[in-house]
Amino acid sequence: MEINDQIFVLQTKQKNSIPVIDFTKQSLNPGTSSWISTCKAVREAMEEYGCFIAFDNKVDFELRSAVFGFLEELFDLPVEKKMLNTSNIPFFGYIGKMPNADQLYESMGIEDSTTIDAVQSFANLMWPSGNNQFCESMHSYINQVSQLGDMMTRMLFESYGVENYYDSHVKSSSYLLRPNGYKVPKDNEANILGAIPHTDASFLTVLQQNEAPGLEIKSKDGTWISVDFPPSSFVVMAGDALLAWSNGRISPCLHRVTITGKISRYSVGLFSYHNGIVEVPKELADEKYPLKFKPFDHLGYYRFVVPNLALSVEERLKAFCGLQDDIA
Ligand SMILES: O=C(O)CCC(=O)C(=O)O
Ligand SMILES: [Fe+2]
Repeated sequence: MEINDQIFVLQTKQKNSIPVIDFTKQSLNPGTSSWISTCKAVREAMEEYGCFIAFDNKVDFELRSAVFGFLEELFDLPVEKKMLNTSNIPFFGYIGKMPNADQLYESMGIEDSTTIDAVQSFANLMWPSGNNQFCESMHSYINQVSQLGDMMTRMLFESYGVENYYDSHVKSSSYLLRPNGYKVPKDNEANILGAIPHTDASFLTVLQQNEAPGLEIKSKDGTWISVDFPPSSFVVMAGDALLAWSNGRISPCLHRVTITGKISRYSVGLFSYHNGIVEVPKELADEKYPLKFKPFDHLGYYRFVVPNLALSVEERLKAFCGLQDDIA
C-alpha cells in the first residue's frame, strides 16, 4: 500500500468506522495466513456494517482514468441515445432524465458485462460507427474488478466454511455494470439527493468513484455517514441476496448519494447476480440460525423489488422467500 493510502486508512478509521480492508498484500493467496485473516475481516465487516472499503491495485491509474473519461463521454450523449439502453430486467437499463425533465442523476446498465459481446453491443447502440477504445478499456476494467468481486465472494464463502459451494455459485453468476452520473447542482441547490436511500438487489456490489464524493451509508445508530474513499479504492456492499444466502447473518447497508460538489460525480458499480436459484447453504442453518429463507430466483427477486420499493429489505425478502416471521 502507498504511504498516502496508509495515511488515508488511519484517517478513515478515525472519522467513520467503516472497515478498511487491504487486498494489496503480495502474499494474499488461498491458504496463507494473510488470506485467512482477510477472509475473517471480510466476514466481520459484512456482518457488522454490510460494507467495507477495499484497497486493491489490480486496476492501474491509466485504465481507471480511461474508464472515467469514457463515462463522461457516455453521459454527454443525447438522452434519446441513452434511452436505447433498455432491458427487460428492472434496473438493468437506462434510468434518469426523461425528455424535458431536469434531473441530476442518470444511470445505465450492461448486463452480463464480463463478455466482450455485451460491451460491444452496448457500445454499438451508443456509437453506431464503433468505439473500440471504449470496448477495450471497459472490457479490461470489468474483468479486473469482477476478479476482485469473485475473490471477495470466495473469501466470504470460505469464512463460513462453505467454500464447496463457491464454484457452482460463481459459474451461475454474472455482473451487471452500472455507471452512474450526477450533474453538479445549481448554486442555490446545495446538498441535493442524487440517489435515494436504497439497498442493492445484487448479491455483492463493488463500486468505484471519481474525485467527487457523495456516497453515504446509514449506520446502525440511524445516522448517515459519508463514505470517504479515494478514487483508487472500492466500496464493497452486501446486496439483498446476501441477506437471504447468509440466512440473515449479513444485512445489506442502506445507502444514498448526496451531491454537494463543484464537479460532476461519476461512479461505476459491478453488481453480481445469480442467473438461477439462490439457496442458503445447509451448513448455515442450525439451531441457533433456523432456516429463514426458501430457495429463490434472483432475477425474479429483481422484478419483485419494483412494486415493493416501500418495504424494507427484510420485509421484502420475507414476502418474497421468507419461511418464518423473524428473518433478520
Ligand atoms: O454513486 C454511488 O456512489 C452509489 C450508486 C449506487 O448506490 C448504485 O448504483 O446502486
Ligand atoms: Fe446502490
